Amino acid sequence: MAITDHVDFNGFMEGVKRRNPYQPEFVQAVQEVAEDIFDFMEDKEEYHAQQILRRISEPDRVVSFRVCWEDDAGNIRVQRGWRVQNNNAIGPYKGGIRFHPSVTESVLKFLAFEQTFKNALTGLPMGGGKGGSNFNPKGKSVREIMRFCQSFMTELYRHIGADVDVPAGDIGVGGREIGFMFGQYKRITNQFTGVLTGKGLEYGGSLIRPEATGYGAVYFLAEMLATRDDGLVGKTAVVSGSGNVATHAAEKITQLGGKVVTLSDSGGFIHDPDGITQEKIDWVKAHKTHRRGRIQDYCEEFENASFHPGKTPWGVPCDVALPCATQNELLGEDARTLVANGCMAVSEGANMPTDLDGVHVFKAARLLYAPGKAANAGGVAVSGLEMSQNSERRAWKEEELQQMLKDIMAGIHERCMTYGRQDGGYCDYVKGANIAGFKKVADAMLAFGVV
Ligand SMILES: NC(=O)C1=CN([C@@H]2O[C@H](COP(=O)(O)OP(=O)(O)OC[C@H]3O[C@@H](n4cnc5c(N)ncnc54)[C@H](OP(=O)(O)O)[C@@H]3O)[C@@H](O)[C@H]2O)C=CC1
Ligand SMILES: O=C(O)CCC(=O)C(=O)O
Repeated sequence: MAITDHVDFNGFMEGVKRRNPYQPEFVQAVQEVAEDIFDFMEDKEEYHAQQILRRISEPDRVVSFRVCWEDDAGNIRVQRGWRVQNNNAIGPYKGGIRFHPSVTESVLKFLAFEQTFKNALTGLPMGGGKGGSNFNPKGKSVREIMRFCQSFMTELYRHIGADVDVPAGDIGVGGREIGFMFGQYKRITNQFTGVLTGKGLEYGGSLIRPEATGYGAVYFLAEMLATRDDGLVGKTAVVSGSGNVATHAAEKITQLGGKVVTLSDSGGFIHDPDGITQEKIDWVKAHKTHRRGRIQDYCEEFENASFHPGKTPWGVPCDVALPCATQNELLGEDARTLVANGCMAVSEGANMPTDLDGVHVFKAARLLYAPGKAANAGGVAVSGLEMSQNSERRAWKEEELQQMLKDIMAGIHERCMTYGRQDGGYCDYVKGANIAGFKKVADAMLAFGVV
């Protein structure tokens, strides 16, 4: 009898758990994909025979390294860094770098796994990877952050390259950190190449990259609403997070006529029933990015707003919800509350913000529910466009890039519809995204034989 891990879903998942002990986030991400792929593979003998799902759920490699740096008081500090190169079947590894104390190998393996399908969905030639460190940038001076970034790149540089692996930002890594890392790469290698994206405009960055993830998640939401002949005008939106993705999602919702009433950070959420206008969003951006402040300070600035310490915003009644902070921030109970309060659509700006229970609740309620790997792909898509511009040694105009982002998000929506459309016209976007992403990568892997 042929050896196959694909006898049944339970057998496959037992194997994933056995091979990845103490890696709950990675197991969760694989399960969410496998739940859909097993049905899809039912009559596709070649995928089974070639063990494609088994191979796709094993990263190509995981590089782990020591990062030493000196703090302002002269103490030597030691952190752990990783780069997970998950799959390069359709292009160079591509995906962000996260600096946060919660970073573990499991978190980066889940992110790199998701990134592989997300990047395939964009239609651009990018494989999947993710990296990061358990370094906590909060409370560090700019000099300490610079020294950490330089030390991180002093090891990372040997594993990346414009045609090998192209990192970018993620939680805790924005334009400033990319600048420090790009400068160190250039110094070590003496090469100016498009080895990182999210760069500053002065040295090869792309217009609209900072906005792209949040804007893209809202474009995807608008596509979903349009399937019900609806739009964002007059809709009340609950958004979590207050970083890059959350603030730009809030901005685009506001531009399209919706009213955002919440934002959050790891300390809790603020509720502003008057609506978080563009002026207030600009204040939040400056407060979080330049002043490195806390979201609760919003209430001292804007009357009628309230702060809810230690809580997530999912209990606030809304028409649409956008989780834009971090993984597993929206649990089954929260999903049930959103459904009970009449929420009609959820678009995930963050990666895997909804736990498996919550995913099942949204699917059962037939909500318009877009998983992160589809909804937040606008960021990496514009990163892909940054790579193209770097290769061409030119910079495209903002209008061109805005149009390309919109087209890419519409294309992702279409791909999800192709594989996710159910009886009665409902689209299971999770299924659609998983199958469309999987199929592209799997077919490329089949073409290479057993490698
Ligand atoms: N940047 C990008 O282009 C892309 C990002 N994403 C995903 O979007 C999400 C947000 O990323 P981004 O906006 O770039 O990151 P930022 O670092 O800019 O902001 C992160 C936000 O999430 C909050 N947060 C982080 N961890 C937690 C936690 N454990 N509990 C509650 N709140 C938390 C932060 O609060 P605090 O300030 O208190 O830490 C902050 O408000 C992540 O899931 C990321 O992977 C997805 C695609 C692309
Ligand atoms: O732009 C990129 O390469 C990274 C984006 C990212 O990390 C993500 O999509 O989660």
